[in-house]
Amino acid sequence: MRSPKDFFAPLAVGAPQPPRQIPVRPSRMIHFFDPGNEKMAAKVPDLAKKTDVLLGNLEDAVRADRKEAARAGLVSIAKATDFGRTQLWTRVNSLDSPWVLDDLITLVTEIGDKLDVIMIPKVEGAQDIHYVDRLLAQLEARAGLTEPLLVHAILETASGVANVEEIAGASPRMQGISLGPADLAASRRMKTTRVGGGHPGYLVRTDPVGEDLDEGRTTYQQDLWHYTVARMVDACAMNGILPYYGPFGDIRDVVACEDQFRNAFLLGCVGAWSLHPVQIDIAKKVFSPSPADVAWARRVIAEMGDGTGAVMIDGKMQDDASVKQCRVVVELADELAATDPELAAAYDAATKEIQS
Ligand SMILES: CC(=O)SCCNC(=O)CCNC(=O)[C@H](O)C(C)(C)COP(=O)(O)OP(=O)(O)OC[C@H]1O[C@@H](n2cnc3c(N)ncnc32)[C@H](O)[C@@H]1OP(=O)(O)O
Ligand SMILES: O=CC(=O)O
Ligand SMILES: [Mg+2]
Repeated sequence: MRSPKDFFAPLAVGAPQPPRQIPVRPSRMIHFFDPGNEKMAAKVPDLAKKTDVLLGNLEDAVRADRKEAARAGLVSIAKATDFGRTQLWTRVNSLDSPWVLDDLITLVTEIGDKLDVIMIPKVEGAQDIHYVDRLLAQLEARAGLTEPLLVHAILETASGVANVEEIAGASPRMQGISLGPADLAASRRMKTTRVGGGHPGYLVRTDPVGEDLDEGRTTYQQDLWHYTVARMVDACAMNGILPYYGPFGDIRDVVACEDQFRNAFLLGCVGAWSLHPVQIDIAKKVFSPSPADVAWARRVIAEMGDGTGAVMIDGKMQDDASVKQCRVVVELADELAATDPELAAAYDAATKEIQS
């Protein structure tokens, strides 16, 4: 553990100063693409116009014999593309793999100035982040980078979940954490075979009404990920970094995908992964507060004046704590609206309507 006094000191001579705050930029969807897949790579310039984050994936879902092609593809795409306001992230291979050292050396050296965030899979504890932290500082210094790269951890091992608080606070570079439900299920020896989402067998049943144990007993499917997402959100919030839901693998089931994303949004996540173009708009819709919620929150803030005391609005009690919640919604809405004129107009229209 570094001393608090040294926490923000660069870990290599000549490396840029680590960040004191994580920059607030829209990241409702982290859109995954395989940079070695020509069809997907060809779509990157267009996708950059409608995604908050584009992530060149080098890890799982890229075949072992395509790892080098994916890495080289990402270098060329990053050099050739104008990403505008869209962030460019990468997911490198896991720290025990034969590829990760070359991933980090190549990417930081060749395109360190274009990358915003490096996602590290299968993080087990703070020691993994410390390793990456020092290596990045050495590589940044050698490449002459002036901005520090940020680090994002995937929460996808049982030991990662047990250590999530120390992972979130392991380095000033920590930007956020994503839930990785597929690897996490395997690591925990859960008996599922899906990539995220629910399972019909994980349920609760109402009590029997009489002697017949089958008669009239409704079942309710439960959320397999509630505990982990909630714990991840708390770990991120207490360290000033951002939590994300990860992948939803049933691409066809856009309805359940929206539900899973919305649960994560309501619990505090700022975004989710999109694995297929069809999931981009789902994430954009879900992770932008609704115009009705924004209008209501603005009204509560306005009617609460200095934000203290208690008032009744439409039969509902509001006080200091509800104003704080409303500020969270309005601050997010304002941040998103600043780069999205359509959203800004929808928020203003709903606010006018509620005032009239
Ligand atoms: C557990 C985890 O680690 S999750 C993260 C790792 N997984 C990934 O990154 C998966 C990323 N996504 C994919 O590989 C693909 O979407 C698949 C394999 C799931 C489906 O691919 P396809 O069978 O080609 O889907 P589909 O036919 O619907 O694709 C339609 C078009 O969208 C393109 N497309 C599909 N996914 C993407 C994507 N993520 N980014 C850009 N373009 C895409 C296809 O190339 C295809 O292009 P075309 O119209 O020019 O032929
Ligand atoms: O990498 C993601 C996962 O769910 O595993
Ligand atoms: Mg994984």
